[in-house]
Amino acid sequence: MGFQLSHCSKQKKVKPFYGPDKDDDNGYASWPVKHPSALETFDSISKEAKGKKVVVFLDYDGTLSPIVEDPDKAFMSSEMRMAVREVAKYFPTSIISGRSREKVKEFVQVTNVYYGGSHGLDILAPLRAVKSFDKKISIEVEDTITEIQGARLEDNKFCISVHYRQVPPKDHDYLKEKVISLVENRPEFRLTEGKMVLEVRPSILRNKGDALNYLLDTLGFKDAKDVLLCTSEMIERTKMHSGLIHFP
Ligand SMILES: O=P(O)(O)OC[C@H]1O[C@H](O[C@H]2O[C@H](CO)[C@@H](O)[C@H](O)[C@H]2O)[C@H](O)[C@@H](O)[C@@H]1O
Repeated sequence: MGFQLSHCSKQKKVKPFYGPDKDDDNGYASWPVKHPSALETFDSISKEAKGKKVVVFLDYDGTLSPIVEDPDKAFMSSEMRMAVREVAKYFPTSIISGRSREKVKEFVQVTNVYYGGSHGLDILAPLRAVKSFDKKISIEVEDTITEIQGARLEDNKFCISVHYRQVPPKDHDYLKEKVISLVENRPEFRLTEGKMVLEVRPSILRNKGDALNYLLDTLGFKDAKDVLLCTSEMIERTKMHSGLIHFP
């Protein structure tokens, strides 16, 4: 987890956010250098936090749970659960995930946090603009990937994920081509890529960064000058970079 001051006059003191680098695989190697872990820079965070309201935003997969082969088994440890519960006692805490809000809530099982699902499309009440996600695309994707060994579809309610972690590497490009071909001429959808996952989302422009702003507003911190934002890595990344796949 990194940290960042929000709308704040002291912004120059804090490391700016950088999008992923071109020089390595999505910038993963150089990321920790530019965004030191909150645990390793605890003293400077404590200093920054003096006199401010701390607001925490976290991802689920890869942050609160380890990345595992089977997305249905990405369980959180009880130590992590206790830690989240404890943090949320003191600071308003939100968990924003690409998964459905119900599923992430079921995994986390903590009541004193705010949940945002489907990459922020579903925060407590779904956005009116996204009445429903056209399930026809799920059926088409499912039918298309069924022949690809190890490929699986996860229904996240307002978006879908096509997992290829368990697909033999030789078939990755084939799978991507197939999914791209289903989405590329349909302006109602957009395609993003995560960790061994393709995500078909409605084309409405909303991501975890928007969800963060919405929750800040809901919490009454929209124009506050004295907020220290503590966010996890994927939320920082999506504030700037959506992982959007551009069609050729
Ligand atoms: O943006 P996120 O909230 O991080 O959601 C991205 C995807 O996260 C989950 O998949 C990832 O974790 C799985 C379990 O560890 C792993 O098997 C998979 O390879 C990762 O991509 C989630 O299952 C997806 O629906 C999200 O799209």
